Amino acid sequence: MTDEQHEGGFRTDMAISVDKGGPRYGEFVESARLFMDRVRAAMPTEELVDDLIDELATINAKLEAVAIDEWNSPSGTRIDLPARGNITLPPYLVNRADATGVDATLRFTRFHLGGNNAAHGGYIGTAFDDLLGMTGALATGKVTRTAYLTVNYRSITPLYTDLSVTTQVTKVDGRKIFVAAQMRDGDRLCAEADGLFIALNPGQP
Ligand SMILES: CCCCCCCCCCCC(=O)SCCNC(=O)CCNC(=O)[C@H](O)C(C)(C)COP(=O)(O)OP(=O)(O)OC[C@H]1O[C@@H](n2cnc3c(N)ncnc32)[C@H](O)[C@@H]1OP(=O)(O)O
Repeated sequence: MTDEQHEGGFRTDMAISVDKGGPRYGEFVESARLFMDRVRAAMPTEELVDDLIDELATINAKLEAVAIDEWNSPSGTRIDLPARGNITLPPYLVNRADATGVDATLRFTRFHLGGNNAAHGGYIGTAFDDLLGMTGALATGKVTRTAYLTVNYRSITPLYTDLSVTTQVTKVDGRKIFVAAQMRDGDRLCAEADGLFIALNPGQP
């Protein structure tokens, strides 16, 4: 890690990669996502829980042996993968991205369940935060940080459905980037957001 990479609370440059973790890293991330879905849905026997704890201990030890700092990890930088290969984020695919906004397709799964087969509102906010952060970054060429994010939930957001997320830059005023976003199931508006993102100064903590 260089001082430059660690400048500020975030990277001041937008680190991207397409090869960190190798050609099957995306398949690895998808397997981890499927595992999270399976855990959320499981009603295991006591014996199976015992087995799984042992198997997971082996897997976790393998992963602990290759742990690396956030600045160099493939997670969050692999722009060729859904949500840049970051399992913290709901998986989305970017269809268009430029300085005016982003169009993405997003699919919530069992892991993101809130209740009654609908997505958890927190994950809807997470998706907006990341895609609006990306919008701010593309509008300015700088890393941006959320100052505020307001989410309005307009109708139920389903799981296992391709949702469209569209973002727009509404105003740029110096370091301030005002943005908006909508999440839709077909023509139906599920949620919308508006936010303010601040472009970080060099060296800003
Ligand atoms: C391809 C790869 C893509 C990669 C894409 C990656 C996307 C990742 C997105 C993740 C984004 C996150 O989750 S970020 C994590 C969540 N957010 C945070 O933790 C932020 C915590 N807060 C802060 O660090 C700070 O408050 C900041 C940075 C937001 C602002 O501090 P600052 O830099 O010192 O600026 P400051 O002078 O206070 O404010 C600058 C101007 O903004 C205004 N301002 C500041 N905050 C607010 C506010 N809440 N509401 C209204 N206005 C505000 C001020 O009045 C001022 O206006 P004026 O006087 O100039 O007119």
